[in-house]
Amino acid sequence: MTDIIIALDYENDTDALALVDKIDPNMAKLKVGKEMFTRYGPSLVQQLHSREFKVFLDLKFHDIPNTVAKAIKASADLGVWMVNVHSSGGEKMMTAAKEALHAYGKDAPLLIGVTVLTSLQQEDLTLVGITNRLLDHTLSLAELAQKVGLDGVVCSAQEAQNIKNKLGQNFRLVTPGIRLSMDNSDDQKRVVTPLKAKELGVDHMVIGRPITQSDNPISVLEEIYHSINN
Ligand SMILES: O=c1ccn([C@@H]2O[C@H](COP(=O)(O)O)[C@@H](O)[C@H]2O)c(=O)[nH]1
Repeated sequence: MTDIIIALDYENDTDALALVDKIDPNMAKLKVGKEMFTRYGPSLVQQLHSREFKVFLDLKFHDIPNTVAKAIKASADLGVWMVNVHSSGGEKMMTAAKEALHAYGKDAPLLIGVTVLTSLQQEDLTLVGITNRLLDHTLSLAELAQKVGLDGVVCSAQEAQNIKNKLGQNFRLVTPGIRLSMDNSDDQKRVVTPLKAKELGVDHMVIGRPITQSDNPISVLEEIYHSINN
C-alpha cells in the first residue's frame, strides 16, 4: 500500500490552508517542512491536526545526540505522525532520538532517517568527500537506521527495491523526488513517477510542487491518487 504525503511548502499559511481545506484527509497526509515551520511553528501543525490530518514534521534534525533527542521529544509532544533525523548524524544521535520516544509507547511518532537527499547525485557526494557509490552509501545509512530501531528511511524511489531486498518489506520507505514527467524535475535529481514509485514498493510518496504549483492542485492530486489506487 503506497500513500501520498503532500509537501506543504508555501510562503504563507493562507495559501496553504486554502489548499488543505479542499483535501480529504483520507486521500493524503501532509508534510510540514523547514519553510512553513520556521514561519508558523507549532500552531500550523495544530491547525492541520484540528482538520484531522496526519502530519509528517520534516525538520531533518542533524545535531548532537542530546539536542536531537530534545527536539524529537518536542515533536512527539506536538502529536505529529512522523518525524525525521539525518542518518549521517550517526548511530549515537539516532539512538538518542529513538530513546526519546520510548516514553510515548504506541503514541510515539514514526521515526525516519534521511539517507541521501533526492537533490543529490553521485558527483555531489564526491564533492563532499564521499567516495562510495551513491546506492552503497544510501544502503549503509539505511542499514544503520534500521540497526538502531528507526521505522524507515527517506530515500529516492530509485533505491527502493535495493533497500527493501536488503532490509525487508516492513522497513518504511518515504520517497520525495516524485515527478509526473521527467521534463521538469526542478532541483530534484533522483526522480521517479508516482506509478513507478508504487511498483518499486515505496510506502509513502512525498509530492510537493507537482501538486502545489499546478493550476489545479486538487485535480492533479486526484489523478495521482486514482492512478496508484487502481
Ligand atoms: O531527500 C529529500 C528529503 C526531503 N525532501 C523534501 O520533500 C519535498 C519535495 O518537494 P517537491 O516540490 O516535490 O520537490 C520538499 O519539501 C523537500 O524539502 C526532498 O525533496 N528530498
